[in-house]
Amino acid sequence: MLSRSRQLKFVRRQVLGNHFGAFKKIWHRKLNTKSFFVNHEHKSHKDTRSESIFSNYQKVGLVSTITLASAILLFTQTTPLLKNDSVITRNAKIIIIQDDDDEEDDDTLEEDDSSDPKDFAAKDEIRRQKAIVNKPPLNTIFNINDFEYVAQQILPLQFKGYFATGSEDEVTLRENHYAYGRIFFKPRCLVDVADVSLSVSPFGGDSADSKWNFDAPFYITAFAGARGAHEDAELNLIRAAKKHNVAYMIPSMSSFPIDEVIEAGKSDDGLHHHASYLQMYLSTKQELDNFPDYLKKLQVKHDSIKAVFVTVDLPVLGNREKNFKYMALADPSSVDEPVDWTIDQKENPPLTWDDIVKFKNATKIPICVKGLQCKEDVAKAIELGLDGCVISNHGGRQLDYSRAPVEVLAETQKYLKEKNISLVKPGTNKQFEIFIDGGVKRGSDVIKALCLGASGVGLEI
Ligand SMILES: Cc1cc2nc3c(=O)[nH]c(=O)nc-3n(C[C@H](O)[C@H](O)[C@H](O)COP(=O)(O)O)c2cc1C
Repeated sequence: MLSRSRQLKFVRRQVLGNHFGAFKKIWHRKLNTKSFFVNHEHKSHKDTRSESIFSNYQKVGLVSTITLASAILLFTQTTPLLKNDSVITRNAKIIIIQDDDDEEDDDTLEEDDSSDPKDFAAKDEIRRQKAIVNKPPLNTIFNINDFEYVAQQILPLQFKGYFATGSEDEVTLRENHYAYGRIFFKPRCLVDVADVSLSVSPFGGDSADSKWNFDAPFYITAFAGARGAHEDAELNLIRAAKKHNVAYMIPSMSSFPIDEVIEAGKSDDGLHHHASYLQMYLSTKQELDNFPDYLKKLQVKHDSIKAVFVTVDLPVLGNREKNFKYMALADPSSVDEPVDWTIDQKENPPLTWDDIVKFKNATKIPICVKGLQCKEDVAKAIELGLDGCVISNHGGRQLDYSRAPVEVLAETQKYLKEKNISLVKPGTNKQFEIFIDGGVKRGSDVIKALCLGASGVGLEI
C-alpha cells in the first residue's frame, strides 16, 4: 500500500503527465494547430507564420470577422483573469508557431519530486503566479485553443480540472473537435461577397426591436462555476455579450442570482436588458413540479429572456475521473469521501419528454432542449412543437463515447430532409432552431456548423 503522499504523487504524475504533457500533442500537434506560447528561453522556434486553410479567403471578411469577433469577446472575458498587465515584460515571450521538438518546454511540465502534497500545491501556486505575470500579449491569442492554453497556466489548481476535463477517457471531448478537422470546404468562386452580415434573429427575432437581433451566430453557452475563474463571473459574461451584441445563455447554476445577472446586462441608457437565453437544470421532483409556474412568472418579470434551454444530457453527473484527480491534487482531503452526485430516482423521477411538453404549454417563451445527441430526438422535439434544441454532449463531460455534435448535426439535416420534416412552424414566420456546441475552437468551426444548418453555435469560454 502506498503512503498517502506517495499516492498523491502518483495521481499528480498521472494528471500532469497526461494533461499537460500531452497537451501540445492533443491540441496543437495532432490538430495541426501549430501555435502556442512559451517563454523566451526556448530556442527551437522555426517559423512565425500561421497556417490556415482560410488564408486565401480571409479577404472575404467573413471568417476573419468571426474569428476576430470571438477573439474580442474572449478577450473581454479573459482580461479580468489575466491580471497584472502592467508588469508584463512584453519581450519576455515569443510566440511559437511550429515546434517539431519533443522537448517539454514550459514550467508546467517540470517534475515535482516532493512527496508532500502541500509542497506540490505551494509550488504550483508559485508557478501559476509566474504564468500570470508572463502571460502572452492578448493580440497574439487568436482562437479558443490559445485561450485554453493560457487558462491552463493561470487557473488555480482546484478549478483547472473542473473547467478543462471530460468524462472517463475523454474520447468524446477530443472527438468533438477532431470531427471539425474532417470537414472541408467547397468554396464557390466569383460570388459577390462585398456585403455580408453575420447577424442572426433566432426564434423569429423581431426586426423592429434591434436588441433582439444578435450581431454574430455564436453565443456564450451556459457554464456553471465561472466564479472559479473570476469573481465577477456571469456579470462579466453578460456585460461582454451586451457590448458585442451576442447571446449569452445564463446558467441556472449561476454564481449570482439570475435577476442580478440580467440586471448587469442593462443597456447604458437603462431602457432595456440585453436579450439572453436561460439554461435550466431540473433534477428534483420539486424543481420539476414548480417549473411551469416559474416559467409563467419569468415571462412577466423578464422580457429579455428570449428562450429557455432545459439541459437534458445530465440525468446524473458524468464520471469525470480526471477532474477527481485534480481535486485530489488541490485538496488531498477531498477524496477521502467522494461526493455522491447521484439523485434518488425513486424520490425524484427523471425528466422526460412529457415534462418538456408541460413546460412548453406553460409559457410563450420559446422552450428548447439542450443536449440532444441523435437525429431521432431532434425530430421528436420538432414533432412535439418545441422551439429549438442544442445538439450537444455537454462538451464530452457526460457520456464518454457520445458522438461529435457536428456529425450528428449533418446526419440530422439529411434525416429531416428525407422524412420531409420542416423546421418552419406552421402558420408562423418562426422555425425550430437547431443550435450546436462542443469542440468549437475557431471561426472556421463556426462556419462549418452554419454550413451544415446550425442556427447558432455555442462557445464555452
Ligand atoms: C466548466 C463547464 C461548466 C458547464 N456548465 C454547464 C451548465 O451549468 N449547464 C449546461 O447546460 N451546460 C454546461 N456545460 C456544457 C456547456 O454548456 C457546453 O455544452 C459545452 O461546454 C460545449 O463544449 P465545449 O466545452 O467543447 O465548447 C459546462 C461546460 C463546462 C466546460
